[in-house]
Formats: sequence, C-alpha cells, structure tokens
Amino acid sequence: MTAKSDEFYAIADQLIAAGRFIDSKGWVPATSGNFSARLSDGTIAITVSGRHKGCLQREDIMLIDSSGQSLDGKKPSAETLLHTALYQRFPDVQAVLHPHSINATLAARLFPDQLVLENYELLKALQGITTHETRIVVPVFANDQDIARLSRQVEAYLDQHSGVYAYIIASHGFYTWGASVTDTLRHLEALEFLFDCEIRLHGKV
Ligand SMILES: CSC[C@@H](O)[C@@H](O)C(=O)COP(=O)(O)O
Ligand SMILES: [Zn+2]
Repeated sequence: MTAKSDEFYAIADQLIAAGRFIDSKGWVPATSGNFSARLSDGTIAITVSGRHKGCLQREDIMLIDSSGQSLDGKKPSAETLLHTALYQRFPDVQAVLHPHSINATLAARLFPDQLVLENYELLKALQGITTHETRIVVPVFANDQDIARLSRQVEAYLDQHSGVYAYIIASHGFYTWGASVTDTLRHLEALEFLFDCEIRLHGKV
C-alpha cells in the first residue's frame, strides 16, 4: 500500500470538481466516463471503476502505477489501459478525461473514420493553437470490449500521426488529454462544442 500524499488529495479534488462540471453538462451518464491525472512521482490518480463521475468522493479516486496496477487495493477504471498508454507516450500529458457525451457517441454515425475540425475560433482552446485557420483531425475507432486490443489500435494511429488532441470511440465516447486537469477540461469542453457544430452542420438534427 502506498500512503496518499497531499499532492494526491489535491489532484483528486481537481478530478472530483471536473466530474461535477462534466456531469452538470450531461456528459457522463449512469457511471460512464473515467478521469485520471499524473502525480510528480509518476504514479497516477484515477477513478475507481463503476462510480458515478458526477458525485465522486475522495475514496472514489485511487492510485495506480504507470502500468495500471492498483497501488491501494481498489479496482481501477475498466479503461485504465487507455489512460496509461497516453501517459507513457506523452511525457507532457498530466491528465486524461473520458466523457460519454451524446455528440461523441453519435459522431461516428456521421463520420465513421475521422472528424475534421477546421476554421473554428474555438480551436484556439486547444493547447498551442493560435488561429482559427487550423485543421485538426479526431480519429474514430470502433468500440471494443477488449481494451488492450483497442489500445493497440490507438497506439498504431498515434505512431503515425502528430497533433492529435483526442480520439472518438464509436457509439461510446471520446478521450482527450492535456498538461493539467484544467487544460484537459478546456479541451473536453471545446471539443464537445465542436462535435456539436459538426453534427448540426452535417447531420439531420
Ligand atoms: C456504464 S457503461 C460505461 C463503461 O462501460 C465504460 O465505458 C466507462 O466509461 C466507465 O467504466 P469505469 O470502469 O467506471 O471507468
Ligand atoms: Zn467509456
């Protein structure tokens, strides 16, 4: 067992607040979604599996090592591997958020391979983007209950592409990441808005 540090509780409180906000938007219904943040020693604070992400308490945030093994006896998110893969790949990534919003869930019905976002002012909410005259691609992967296999697909894509801020899992949700919980929450909110724009533009709603 690893004792929880002040840093752990500070990060846990950020994830709890993020969950309250994300749930207020209806983006994590019925215990869906998972959140994590990396601590300075390389361990990761992550949501315990099966908890409602809108009413998280400190005991609903647990500690894992960089490979996803529980350090406190609790059961981490069923999708832990998708988080640890991002931390292993990107040294600057400090937080990963996964909502199940309606727009992300439906997006792949309209855009089965990828969603292209360009010429939107709100793209500037994404780290490093300074003009609306930008084009980013959000890849779409088929949903899969085998998270290791899904993670390998994501890995193969990220091996070949840079400037990726998020990916969608068809009929499931999306993953986004960033340099802090605050940055990642900004990415999440901006992407959700942009998915909504694209669905309204190209869909029948
Ligand atoms: C309640 S269905 C959603 C789950 O299957 C899963 O996709 C999810 O996002 C939450 O799983 P969890 O194990 O709580 O992190
Ligand atoms: Zn999920």
